[in-house]
Amino acid sequence: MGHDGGKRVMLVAACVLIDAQDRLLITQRPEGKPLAGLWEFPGGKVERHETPEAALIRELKEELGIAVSEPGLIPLTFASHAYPSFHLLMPVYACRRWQGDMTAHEGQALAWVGAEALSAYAMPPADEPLKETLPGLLRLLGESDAGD
Ligand SMILES: Nc1nc2c([nH]c(=O)n2[C@H]2C[C@H](O)[C@@H](COP(=O)(O)OP(=O)(O)OP(=O)(O)O)O2)c(=O)[nH]1
Repeated sequence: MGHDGGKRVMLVAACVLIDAQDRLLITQRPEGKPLAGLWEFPGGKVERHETPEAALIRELKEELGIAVSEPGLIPLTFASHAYPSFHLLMPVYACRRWQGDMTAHEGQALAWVGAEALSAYAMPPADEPLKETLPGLLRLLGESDAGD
């Protein structure tokens, strides 16, 4: 508990990996973890003295065996959600470039889905607002990419 009686803020970095067909990667949380079976964006907890970008680079390597570079991580949006025992603050990055073959290192299921199709997947409560906002945000990102 903080001095104001509020919840601990947990910082988690997540990434929307986007393929050449503009599909997004979601991964299914393995059995045994909290929120098991729900589909989420790859990422994980930011450790003490770690930047969100470094945490994401580390997690993407551990979970999926891919290498992403810091300049390839584009800040996109964030989630902020009160779970019963902590408050989740989750910066969400977009990334179109990575190296290495994508492999589910933790036995998690992977799915590539269009942004509009996210609503068909059961995701953690913190991700619910993203189902609404990501299609438009990714369209804007695509338009700005086309201009450079
Ligand atoms: N990666 C990720 N985590 C999410 C999303 N939505 C959401 O509520 N979360 C929550 C679930 C967990 O409480 C937390 C991430 O913690 P985690 O347990 O997956 O992270 P980790 O790999 O660092 O954990 P650990 O098993 O090493 O302790 O954030 C999401 O879209 N992606």
